[in-house]
Amino acid sequence: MSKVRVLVLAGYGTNCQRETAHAAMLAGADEAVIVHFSELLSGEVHLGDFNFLIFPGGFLDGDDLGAAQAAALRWRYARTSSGKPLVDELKRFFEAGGLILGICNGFQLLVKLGMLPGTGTEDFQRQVSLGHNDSARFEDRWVHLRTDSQSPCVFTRGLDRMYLPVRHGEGKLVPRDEETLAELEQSALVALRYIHPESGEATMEYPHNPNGSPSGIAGLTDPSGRILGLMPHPEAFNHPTNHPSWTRGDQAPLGIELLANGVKYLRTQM
Ligand SMILES: NC(=O)CC[C@H](N)C(=O)O
Repeated sequence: MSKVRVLVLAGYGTNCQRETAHAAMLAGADEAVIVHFSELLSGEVHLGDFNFLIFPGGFLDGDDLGAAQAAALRWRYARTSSGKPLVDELKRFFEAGGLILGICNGFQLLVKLGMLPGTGTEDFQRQVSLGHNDSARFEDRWVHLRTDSQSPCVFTRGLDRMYLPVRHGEGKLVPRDEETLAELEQSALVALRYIHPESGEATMEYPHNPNGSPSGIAGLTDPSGRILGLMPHPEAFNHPTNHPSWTRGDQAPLGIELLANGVKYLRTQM
């Protein structure tokens, strides 16, 4: 594929698709189209015609049964109109070198489907989940973040500290067990952490850590680095005036830098 073609998947309660497609274009994509899940099922649209798939934020199925839980089952069991499992198309997309970004509700979907943190796509074993915030309420604020320079993640390359908005009720990472958490840390799959703004260190302190996620985990990648899921919304910081105190001259790297890294990576593969 000689172009960066982004598919932003919509439907069943996503609400950030337009802003996400806009951000993808600002990040340098050649094309960003919003596609309804049913268009993948009917075969009107094929994942294989794209190389960058984004699961945007929202309230899939009204967060019933837990955020993105029903959507994960839909992905796992849905069949296309030709009778083939849709999830096989997703596996092929990834195996062909495609990039996958899950933002907030999209991150919840990726972990509940078992694509993240990921041990390959053969079995989609769920290893972690994202549960209710410790505050037991929806958290809507900007947070300070730091990337892990050791992480294989292609999206966070060259980025250090970031400042992005979060808006979620279920952002606390819940590992299957302590070993899973230790493995995540050791393999540098924790691509992004909530940090204390003064110390710059990963924090559990509220409200800097908005949900009580262990080790300040805000985003995960897979061993290939081509999948990133994160609770903050990079697409919502797409212009300097989105920064809450831009009138005082405050600045931070735009969230679209994360998407731009994805676009740059794909160009190097062409
Ligand atoms: N902004 C979002 O995508 C929110 C995700 C999910 N509905 C939650 O509240 O946790």
